[in-house]
Order: sequence, then C-alpha cells, then structure tokens
Amino acid sequence: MSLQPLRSELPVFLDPYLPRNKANGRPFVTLTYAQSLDSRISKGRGQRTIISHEETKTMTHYLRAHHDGILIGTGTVLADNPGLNCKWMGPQSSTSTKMVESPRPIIIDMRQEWKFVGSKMWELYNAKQGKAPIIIVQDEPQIREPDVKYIVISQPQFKWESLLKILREDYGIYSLMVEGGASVIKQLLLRPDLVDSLIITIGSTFLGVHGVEVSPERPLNLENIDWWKGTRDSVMCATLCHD
Ligand SMILES: NC(=O)c1ccc[n+]([C@@H]2O[C@H](COP(=O)([O-])OP(=O)(O)OC[C@H]3O[C@@H](n4cnc5c(N)ncnc54)[C@H](O)[C@@H]3O)[C@@H](O)[C@H]2O)c1
Ligand SMILES: Nc1nc(=O)c(N)c(NC[C@H](O)[C@H](O)[C@H](O)COP(=O)(O)O)[nH]1
Repeated sequence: MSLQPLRSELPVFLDPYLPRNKANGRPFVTLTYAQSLDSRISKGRGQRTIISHEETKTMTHYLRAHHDGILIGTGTVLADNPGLNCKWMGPQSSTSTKMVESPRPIIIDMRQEWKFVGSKMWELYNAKQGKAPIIIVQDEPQIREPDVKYIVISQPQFKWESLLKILREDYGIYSLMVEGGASVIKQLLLRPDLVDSLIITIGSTFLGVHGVEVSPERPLNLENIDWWKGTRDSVMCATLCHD
C-alpha cells in the first residue's frame, strides 16, 4: 500500500533531530515509537496495534530513509512480522532506488526464535524493496539463513555500547533508528549517553490497562523539545537530559 504524501512542515520540524556525523565511535541513535495517551504501545503483548495516523506513518518512513539501520527487539519481530523497509520515495526517487534507501533491519533474537525465510522482510528483500537483516544471537546458529548476517554475542544479555560499536565498525551503520518494542525502549530511555534523538508519536487513543506500557524505571527529563500537531496525532522531538 502506498503512503500518503509527507506533510510539508515535517522536514523542517524534524531536521534538527536527524542523524549527524558522530566522532565518538558509535552510530547516531534515534529512539522512536508511537504511544497512546495512556503511554501504551500496543493493546497487549504480542498484539500488533496501529496507533499512528497515515500522516505519521509517512513520517516514520521518511525517518527510515535517513538511517543506515533500523533495530527492533524479539517481542516486536515475533508479534508484528514487520517489513522494516522504506516506502517513502523522496521527491525524485523511482522504484529501482527503493533498496538503496531502505535501512538495514537489525533484529535482536538471542534465542533464534524468528525465521527470516517466509517473513514479510524476506518477501520485501526478494522483491528488491528492502534489505536482508543482521540478527543478534547468543550462540553461533546451526543453520544460517540466506543473506543474513549474524552478530554472535556469546552471553544472554548484550551491552548496548558494545553492540553499537560493532554495528558502526563492522557493518558501517553510522545512524540507527530504534523502533521498539517496550523492553528496548525502556532500556534506552535511561541511556542519554547513547540516544541522540527521541521522536515520539502520540496518538489520540487510549489502549487501556492491558496494553503494553512504556514507562522508564526512574523519572527522566527531556530538553531541546519541539512539538508538531497533525490531524489526529502529535509528534514530540527531544533529547534526553544527562542528569
Ligand atoms: N507502537 C510502537 O511504536 C511499537 C513499536 C515496537 C513494538 N511495539 C509493540 O511492542 C510489543 C513488543 O514489546 P516487548 O517489550 O515485548 O518486546 P521487544 O521488541 O522490546 O523485545 C524484547 C526482547 O528483546 C530481547 N532483548 C532486548 N534487549 C536485550 C538486551 N540488552 N540483551 C539481550 N536481549 C535483549 C529480549 O529477548 C527481550 O525479551 C509488541 O506488542 C509490539 O507490537 C509497538
Ligand atoms: N510509528 C509506529 N506507529 C504505530 O502505530 C506502530 N504500531 C509502530 N510500530 C513499530 C514497529 O516496529 C512495527 O513493527 C513496525 O512499524 C512495522 O513496520 P512495517 O510497517 O511492517 O515496516 N510504529
């Protein structure tokens, strides 16, 4: 399905929060997600839930066009079967340039529960509309899936700073968009040392007490805050305070 055109104010609004070159050995990291008014990102664990309006969906694809990589956690890849490509074509693009503009999917799958072959990502890759993923695993895989790259961590938990360094140095990921889910977002909200931009879409809906909540484990302040108001959603851009 094609996207709605990008709202004309969004490029200027988003520009200060888009990736810039970083000299500190890790990628520029954008943490972005869509939440309800009651701070939920889905109706329930494992339930794919559309929160964004069509115009903020287009914004998400515009953001994808500006990043080398797009990372999600196991819960999200299993629940959502996401495509993680970029459908925003830009003013002068043609279908043949889609693959170039799509970020590389980076999937946390420590216990190898997800399969690339047969997924939406795989269909898009075969249609030359998306890239094959890098998968983060705990152990060397017994069967390597076609065109997938594996980062073997050799322990159940990885340290974000180490993973980011590997992504930049070994895979040329200079800008990384992190799209969730809840566990990943909660960890990174507490890492102002690693997150460069925070972009949250707030949808005008309540998802209720059974929804998957996103709330950091301790209070958190933001700075460099700006808001955009759309038809149904608002978008807040900010940076995390180092306090
Ligand atoms: N609205 C949105 O913007 C949005 C975005 C993404 C996902 N979602 C929703 O969020 C839900 C999934 O959230 P979730 O919290 O269950 O899953 P998640 O996607 O955050 O994945 C969590 C899992 O990733 C792995 N993981 C995360 N950090 C790790 C680390 N440091 N080391 C090792 N492994 C690590 C662990 O296996 C962990 O259980 C789904 O319902 C999905 O639809 C919504
Ligand atoms: N911006 C945004 N608004 C939403 O309403 C929603 N549910 C997500 N969720 C993010 C999560 O990462 C999804 O899995 C991908 O958004 C699916 O991506 P595709 O469209 O299949 O490429 N993100």
